[in-house]
Order: sequence, then structure tokens, then C-alpha cells
Amino acid sequence: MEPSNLNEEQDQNSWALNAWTLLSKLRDQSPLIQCITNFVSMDLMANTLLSAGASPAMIHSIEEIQDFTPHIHALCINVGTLSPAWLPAMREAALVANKAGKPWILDPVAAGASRFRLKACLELVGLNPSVIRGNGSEIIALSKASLGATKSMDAMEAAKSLAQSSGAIVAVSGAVDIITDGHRVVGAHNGVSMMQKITATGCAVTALIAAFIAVDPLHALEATASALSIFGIAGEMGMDMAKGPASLRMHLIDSLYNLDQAAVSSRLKKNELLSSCVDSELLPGMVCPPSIPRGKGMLSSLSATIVHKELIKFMENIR
Ligand SMILES: Nc1ncnc2c1ncn2[C@@H]1O[C@H](COP(=O)(O)OP(=O)(O)O)[C@@H](O)[C@H]1O
Ligand SMILES: Cc1ncsc1CCOP(=O)(O)O
Ligand SMILES: [Mg+2]
Repeated sequence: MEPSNLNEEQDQNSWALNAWTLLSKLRDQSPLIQCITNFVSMDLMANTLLSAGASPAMIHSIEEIQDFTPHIHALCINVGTLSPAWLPAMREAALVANKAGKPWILDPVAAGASRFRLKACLELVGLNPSVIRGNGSEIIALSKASLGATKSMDAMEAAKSLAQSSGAIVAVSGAVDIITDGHRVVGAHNGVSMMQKITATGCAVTALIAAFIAVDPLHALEATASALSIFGIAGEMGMDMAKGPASLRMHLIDSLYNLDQAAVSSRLKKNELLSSCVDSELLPGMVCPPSIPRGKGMLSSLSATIVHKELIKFMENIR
């Protein structure tokens, strides 16, 4: 085997082993995850957490936060069906979690849909979430607003800027999930497009990320990428049995519950993506997408073949 292919395989193996280790820890520890989430997602989110091995608590009343939140292992805040009455509870829960040293994650559903929602999301971003997970348009909306940018941005650029300005790990879901701390960029490639046809899969994977960071709070980037990979693998395995979105929902939950090490090792697809590149490093036929800043960057440890494939796929899939 070529040395570059060997490195690549070792890299895949170490990501797969890490994802499996975190899932096993989650099953052993059953972390308590408080979810302040929208009405649409409550059922799928709670069932996703349960099937992964975590303990969900859909507790959103402000009257309960001072007593309950200090005892959780992680908090998930989702603004999907936001109303003025819920915002103070979200704020309070984030502050109590921070004070108790518990990680929390923000899902900025439809962040750019209204001024009220955008302002609320920006305020929550300012309360130091460990992770922000949204789809491309949500992360672009947040990034543009927090930086006051007027130029057009793509999802990776927006995610990196938002990660740098907020200090959070930022994850953008899609055909390829992008996870960044503002410097490193990881791509997670598992999942099936039918997952978009089930409402609240995005919300559910955000809660799963909360469970993963609960068991590994010091490695939030790796934990976030692992949760996205595990959810994607469950989606792929579920799709093997599903006839459409409704049965995929059921089979995804069953697959997550039954996931074993062999499936994680054989299916996990993840790569460290380029965060910068220079023309002289590009081989014939390779392109540098506009999302990747040109400069002093290195092509990291990836083989030229993989870089080529990744970049093309990346350009095709980012939305
Ligand atoms: N085209 C796709 N192919 C494979 N997986 C996808 C695709 N689009 C979304 N997913 C997966 O579906 C889940 C929900 O993502 P997404 O639909 O982007 O979130 P949201 O519901 O918040 O918009 C994620 O796990 C993501 O990886
Ligand atoms: C349809 C809808 N409307 C308000 S919240 C919500 C669910 C959004 O879930 P997701 O972001 O996971 O698709
Ligand atoms: Mg969403």
C-alpha cells in the first residue's frame, strides 16, 4: 500500500475508534441531557437520546432551571418554535450551565427568518455555547450578522468565522457535515439525503452532539464530529431497511440503538479537510474551491487523490 493511503486508512481507523469509544462511554454513563427545544422535535430528540444511551429531560420552565440545571451533564438549546416567553428560560439555563461548568450547545433553527429570532440567536451565541450546530443557511446568517459582513459567504467560510468570533465549535450539517474550531476543518461524510425528509433530524443530531460532549467535554471538535458520523451511520443502516421517511425514522432509531463496533469501523467516513491551499500545491486536475482561503496553507497529510476527490465533492454538495 502507498504510504499516503496507509496514513489515510490509519486516520479513518482512529476516527472510527474514537467515535466508537465515545458511543460506548455514552452507553455506560447515560449522561443527563436537558433539552429546551421546539414542539416539533421533542419526540424525535428524546428518542434519539434514549436509543443512543443518554437520558433526555425536556425541561424548559424557567421556574425549574436553578434547581435542575446544575445536575445535568449537558444542555441543548434549540430556538425552533421560539416565543418571547421562552427566551428568558434559554438565557437562564445557559448561564446556570456555564456557572456549573456544564457544556451547552445551540441549534439556531431558521436563525435568519426574523429580526427577533436573529437577535435572540446572537444573544445566545454571546453566552458561550461549546458548540453551535446548524444547516448552511443558519450558520451563514449567524456569521454574517455577528461579523457585520455584507459580502457573500459560503458555509465553510461562515463556519470558520463564527467559530473564531464565538470561541465555539461550529458544525454545519449537510451531505458533508463540516466541523470546525476556526482553524481545523473536519468533514463527516455519513448519512443519506432522505434524512432531510424527516422533520427534526437536525434537532435530533444537535442533541446527540450534546450527549457526546457530555462524555468528552475537553475534545468538543472530535465529540461533535463523532456524533454526526454516528447519526449518519444510523441513517445509512436505517435506509437499508426503510421504504420512505416514516419507516426511516423508525429504522434510524433502531439502528442507533443496535450500532456495534464493526458497523462503525466499516462505515465511518471522515477526513480532515483543507483549511487553506496554495496554487503551487495543486496537482493537475485539482481545484481550490472559493471556500478555502489561498495563502500559506499546506495540503495537510491527505494524499493528492483524496484532496482532489474531497474538493470536488465539497463543491458539489455545499448548499
Ligand atoms: N444530502 C444529505 N446527504 C446525507 N446526509 C444528509 C444530507 N442532508 C442532511 N443530512 C444529514 O441529515 C441530518 C440533518 O441535517 P440537516 O437536514 O442539514 O439539518 P436541519 O434539519 O437542521 O436543516 C444530519 O445528520 C445531516 O448529516
Ligand atoms: C418544522 C419546524 N418548524 C419550527 S421548528 C421545526 C423543526 C425543525 O427541525 P430541523 O431543523 O431538524 O429540520
Ligand atoms: Mg435545524
